[in-house]
Amino acid sequence: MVVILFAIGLKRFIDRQISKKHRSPFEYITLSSLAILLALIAKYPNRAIFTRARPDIKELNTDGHPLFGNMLQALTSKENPLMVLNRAFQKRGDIYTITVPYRGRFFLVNHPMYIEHILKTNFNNYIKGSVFGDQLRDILGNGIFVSDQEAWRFHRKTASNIFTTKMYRQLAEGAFTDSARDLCSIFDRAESLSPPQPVDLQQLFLKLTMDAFGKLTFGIEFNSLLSEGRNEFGDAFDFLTANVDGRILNPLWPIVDRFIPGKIGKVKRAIAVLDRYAYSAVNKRRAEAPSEKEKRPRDLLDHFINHVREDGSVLTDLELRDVFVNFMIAGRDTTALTLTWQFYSLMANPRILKNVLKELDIVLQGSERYTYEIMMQELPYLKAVFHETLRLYPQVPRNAKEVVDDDVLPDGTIVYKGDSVAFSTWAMGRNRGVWGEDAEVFCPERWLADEEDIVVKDSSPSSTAPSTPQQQEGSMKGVSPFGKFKMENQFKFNSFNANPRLCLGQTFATLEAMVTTCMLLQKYDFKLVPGQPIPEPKPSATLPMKDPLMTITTRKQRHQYNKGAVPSTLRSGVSSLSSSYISV
Ligand code: HEM
Repeated sequence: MVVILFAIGLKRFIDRQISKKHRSPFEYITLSSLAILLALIAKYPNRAIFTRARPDIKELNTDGHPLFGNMLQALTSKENPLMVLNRAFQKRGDIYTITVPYRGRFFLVNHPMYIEHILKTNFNNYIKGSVFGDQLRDILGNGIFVSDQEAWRFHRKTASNIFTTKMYRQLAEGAFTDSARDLCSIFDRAESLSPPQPVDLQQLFLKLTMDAFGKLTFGIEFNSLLSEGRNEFGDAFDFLTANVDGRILNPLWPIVDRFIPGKIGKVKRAIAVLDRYAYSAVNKRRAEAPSEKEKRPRDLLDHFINHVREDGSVLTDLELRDVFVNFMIAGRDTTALTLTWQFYSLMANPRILKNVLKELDIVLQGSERYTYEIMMQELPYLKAVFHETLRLYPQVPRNAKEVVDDDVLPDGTIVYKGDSVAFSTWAMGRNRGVWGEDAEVFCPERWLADEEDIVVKDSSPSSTAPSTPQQQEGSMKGVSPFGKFKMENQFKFNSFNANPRLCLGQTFATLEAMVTTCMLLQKYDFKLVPGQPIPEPKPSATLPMKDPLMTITTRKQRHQYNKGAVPSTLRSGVSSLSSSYISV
């Protein structure tokens, strides 16, 4: 209708102009603008302005509007972008392209061979660049997530100093066990109310990982888990990560964020909250007395604050602020949201939950031996559940790289300098061509080694590992009856990205999630509050659930905490749970 009215108006205007002998300057300007617009429309009839025509890959192109390309379709869609992407891949195959003004041409790919090419084989040619940087610079500054080349290498090298096996050993039975215990005290409180109250697992897991990560890496005591209500730092983070989603295919986001009612000032205020926490941690650390420093282990902030560059300079407060924000986003959201989807998946799949409980009973035998070695090596089924959760609910569900120089993708498609190659770990986890016909089914068994694998690997006479799941059952006390965990190729399972930009916190996150899950499942029964909708992801840079995950937690009779036990963070000098733990 609008187009018809516009065409009628345009025709009248042109007729009038043709019959006129003299024109005003305004009419001259209007006429020439119109001529330019028509010429541009003729040049870019179905793609974004200033993008290159690609007749050579006609079958991969997605027709869009003149000049705007596919931007309007993306911005006006009410559907979650992840569902749209998934459907598009199912319809179009493992590669197709779209165009967006200012951002250029995107190649959307959905197969491990492309991932290997851009994340490893030709790594230097696929950078974060402006695709990522522009949208995130105001939040992440120049931190590890938005940096490339030398700047990235510096962040990665400095940060990797803290991710050591020694640290993991301490964390497993120390900080991670303590924070899981704090969560138990909240479940107990909710259950002791009359009537017992459900808890929102998503909010609680976010508080748990924020408290643990803040304390361990920057010495910040958020104590959010033990405080009622929401937390301003967490809320600011949640708002910013959700807001980033709206920026991805919208080159007008700076205007939207600054001038659209309802948005004005919100981004600025949320960033100010992050800044306040960051600078306060940095100032506190700079003012710390040497004697205090000696009393505690070196953390992430120490490594960055003490770094001296070749020219003798040290990191500024602004640079340290960027370190803080980048690592908090890595350490808080990802693990917490994986735990949330994992607990949902367990509650929705009683058979799988039963298997996990069986494994915990056999391996841990009611104890709290949450050691690094047991978590990483002796609980294959639980580890499989964690990885299956990440396969279907990856915490960085979409990613994109900018092409530095013209290149050829593994299927022969040419990409040009300035194009972007984007992939969705969410969609790839659901790709039947990659994961099989049951790709969309939550099935931890796909992560367990086949019997033949186990026999081959463990055939040495000295091996204490079981030969087959059947042989183990009942015969090897303390050994999981589920055989061995088998890690997938990192390009097929890229929920932790891949080398050389493999997630630095992979082991950290796996350990934290497993310790927390072990303790909670040993002590509580979990049930979804009846009538809850099936959880959907909320559009965001990570993968939160749209609605709270309301859950009824009930203390198991076999393992009974001393009701009213003081949470570990408030107890002084009580390092072992034994004082508040009664077996009945
Ligand atoms: C289940 C939990 C986690 C998942 C699924 C996850 C996933 C990822 C992914 C996909 C990337 C690549 C993102 C990109 O392209 O920039 C990444 C990078 C990174 N992650 Fe994680 N992560 C998790 C937990 C953590 C934790 C707990 C930490 C910190 C202790 C951490 C630290 C990092 C860092 C520093 C990078 C940047 C690596 C680089 O660019 O070289 N992650 N992570």
